[in-house]
Amino acid sequence: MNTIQSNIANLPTRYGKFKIKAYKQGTQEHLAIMSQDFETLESPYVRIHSECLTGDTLGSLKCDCQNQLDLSLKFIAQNGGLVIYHRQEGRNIGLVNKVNAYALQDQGRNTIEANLELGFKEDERDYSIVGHIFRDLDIKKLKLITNNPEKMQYVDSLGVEIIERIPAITKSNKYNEGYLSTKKNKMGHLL
Ligand SMILES: Nc1nc2c(ncn2[C@@H]2O[C@H](COP(=O)(O)OP(=O)(O)OP(=O)(O)O)[C@@H](O)[C@H]2O)c(=O)[nH]1
Ligand SMILES: [Zn+2]
Repeated sequence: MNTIQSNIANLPTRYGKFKIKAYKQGTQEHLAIMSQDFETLESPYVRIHSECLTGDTLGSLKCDCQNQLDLSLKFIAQNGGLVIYHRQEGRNIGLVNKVNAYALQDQGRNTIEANLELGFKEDERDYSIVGHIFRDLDIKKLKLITNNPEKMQYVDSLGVEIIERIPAITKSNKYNEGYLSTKKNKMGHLL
C-alpha cells in the first residue's frame, strides 16, 4: 500500500523531549515517537503501541493500555528508543465496532467472543506499517517492550533481531482482570 511520511519535528512532553514523524498508509495515520538520542542507538528500545482511545485518552480501566503507554514513554524518554503509535483502534476493528464489542462484554462475552460475534477475527491488526517504519528509520536490531508473542513473531519475520524482550506488565484492577486473563489464557500473552 502507498505510504507517505512527514518530516521530523520536535515534541516536548511531560515525559521528556521527543522527536516525531508521521506516516500515512491508506486512510490510517501512525506516529514514530523517538528519543532525542535515537539516531545514535545501535539497538533501541521499541514499543509498538496499539491505539486505544478509551484507555490511552479517557483512562478506561477496562484494559491496560494507558498504563502501558505511560510506562513506555517514561522508559523510552530515559533509556532511548522509539514508540510506534500504531493507530489500529480496537485491534483494528475501529471505534464503532469496539464499542459494540464492549456492549457484548457488558452482557458477559469475553474480548475474543465479542469480536467473533461481530464477524471479526479475534485480532485484525496488520503490522506492515511497522516494517516500513523500521526500514525508514534503519532499525536492524532492537529491544522490544511487549507481552504479545505475535508482535515478536512479526518483528522476527522482518529479519530484525530482538536482543531482549521487556515485559509491559502493569497493575491490574477489578475491571480489567477478565480481559487480562483472556489475553493470558486464550491469546498466549506473556502475562
Ligand atoms: N476489539 C477489541 N479491542 C480491544 C479490546 N480491548 C482493547 N482493545 C484493543 O486492543 C489493542 C491493545 O491490545 P492488547 O491485547 O491490550 O495488547 P497488545 O498490543 O496486543 O500487546 P502488548 O504489546 O503486550 O501490549 C488496542 O488497539 C485496543 O484498542 C476489546 O475488548 N475488543
Ligand atoms: Zn485499551
